Amino acid sequence: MQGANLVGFNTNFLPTFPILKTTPHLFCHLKQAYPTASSTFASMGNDEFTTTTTTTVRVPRVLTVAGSDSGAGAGIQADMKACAALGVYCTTVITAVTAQNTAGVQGIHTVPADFVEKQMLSVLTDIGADVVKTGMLPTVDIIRSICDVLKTYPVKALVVDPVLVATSGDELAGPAVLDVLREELLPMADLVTPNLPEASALIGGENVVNISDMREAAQAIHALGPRNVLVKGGHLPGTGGMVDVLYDGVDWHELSGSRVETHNTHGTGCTLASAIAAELAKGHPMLPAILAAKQYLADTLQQSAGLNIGRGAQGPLNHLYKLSNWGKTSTERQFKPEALLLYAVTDAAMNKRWGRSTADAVRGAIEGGATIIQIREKEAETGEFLREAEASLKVARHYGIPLLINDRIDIAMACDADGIHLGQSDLPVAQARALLGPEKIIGVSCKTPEQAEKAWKDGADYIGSGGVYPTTTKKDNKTIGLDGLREVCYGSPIPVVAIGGISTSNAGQVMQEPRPQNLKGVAVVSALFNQADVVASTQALRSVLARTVKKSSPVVPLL
Ligand SMILES: Nc1ncnc2c1ncn2[C@@H]1O[C@H](COP(=O)(O)OP(=O)(O)OP(=O)(O)O)[C@@H](O)[C@H]1O
Ligand SMILES: Cc1ncc(CO)c(N)n1
Ligand SMILES: [Mg+2]
Repeated sequence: MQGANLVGFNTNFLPTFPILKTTPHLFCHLKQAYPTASSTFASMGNDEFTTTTTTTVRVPRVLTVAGSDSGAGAGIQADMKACAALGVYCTTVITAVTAQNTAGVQGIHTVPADFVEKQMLSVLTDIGADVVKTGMLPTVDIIRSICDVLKTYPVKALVVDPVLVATSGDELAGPAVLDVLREELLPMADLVTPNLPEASALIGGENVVNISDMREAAQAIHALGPRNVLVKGGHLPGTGGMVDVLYDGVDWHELSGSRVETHNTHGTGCTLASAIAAELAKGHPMLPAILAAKQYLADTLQQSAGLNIGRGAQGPLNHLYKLSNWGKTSTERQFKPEALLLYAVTDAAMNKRWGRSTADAVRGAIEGGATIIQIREKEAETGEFLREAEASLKVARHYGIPLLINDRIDIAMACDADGIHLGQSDLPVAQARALLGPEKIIGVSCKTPEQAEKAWKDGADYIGSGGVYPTTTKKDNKTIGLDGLREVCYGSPIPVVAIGGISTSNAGQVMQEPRPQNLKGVAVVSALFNQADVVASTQALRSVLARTVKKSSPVVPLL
């Protein structure tokens, strides 16, 4: 290989790009810091854009010019979802309408070139765009129209994803397109992102089947005019890691990551290209933009692995996984039902009576064997509650014990607690989930099987059910007894923790056989915290549970 040498890079000397410091597994072999985008974008200066922005909040804008994928896994739909996930406004020009799903492409309806031009002008003369990303461009006339419009309305960057075939192998652009793509569009591009078959087609058909071929191809494609070439390695044979090769005309960068075991790879290329466009639209230089986009794609591939949409060979990604937890179970959300074994619920009045802070109470409970903590404050001012929660969370994080906040989602979000416990009259689970995202734990208090079923269907991770025995810590609390507890357990498959008047004298009774399979533990207040020694009181309860739960195995299958 002529040109710059490849320099190995290890995690101790990751370059100053903030994205690299947070993504150690995205190794790249860098010879020198990457020139800032300003030198790349200067030639694409776009003064009129700055004059069209009247809002004080600068919303990055990407215009995607691509085909519609009816299965919504690739094309325009993937571009919009990726941009939305990355906080970028994405406008759309449709070049073709494909009848497509996870099995392949069943039909293509091409949009006339003059109507592609009309769509572009509608967007660029009103909303504008920081970056244009092109995907499926099925005809020569469409490509020529795009080139003409961009000469009249230049943008800061042009990302060309040279879509020739779909993931399924179905052709999306004919051989005639190849020449005009090479000769007219690529010279305008700041970045072109061919996959292996597309790289091969762009260099005249030579095989591109390994990293050395990818470097050669990147250099040959760079000679066609694009300022940067990213040859994507998703189609690389073998089960090793994934490598993409970036060439900027001076240096090669091997951007590696681990292969995600998944069949949901439809639209990965479109998603990467639009994610890069989004990061460029935010003003990031090229290499950090690519690394940030690759990180987003790697996270999305991981979070989508369990998704089951369509019957074809390649399923779609869940681009907006932070808003929904499709295909994920609560255990994948870092919540382990076993954590409910001994659930310590703090009480400010009791801690005050015994002269201890909430954080000290939490430390004592954890050192005594509590497996999960809930900070419950019904009287404290918000500021005081937040300070107590933050101090308690620091203790819980030290021991790796999940800590939830009772009722107050503002406090839970402000201190980044592990989740929240909601009563029937608190914020509905669905809204809490939308605010907290799929990773946080959400528990709901239920007295009836109907409430349990609703909590489950709304996306709760566990149920707190009681009061099992009469309790003094919760006013006007209806006692449901052991029978009521079991009815709640049978109301849904999600894990249940029993609460209400539980102590060393009756915890064994609650957890004894036969017990519902999803009854995972007991939540305790006074028996832990209305005591002089929290460690000892917690240890006493933990040993009762150890005897009971260890001896017995779940014997009552769920309905
Ligand atoms: N299973 C996987 N695990 C991790 N990364 C992957 C995986 N599959 C693809 N990628 C990454 O996704 C990006 C797209 O790669 P790919 O070669 O699939 O593009 P593509 O064929 O254009 O995709 P599509 O045509 O479906 O949009 C690359 O950066 C590649 O490294
Ligand atoms: C419409 C469309 N664009 C791009 C791709 C790339 O996979 C696809 N499958 N469908
Ligand atoms: Mg592709």
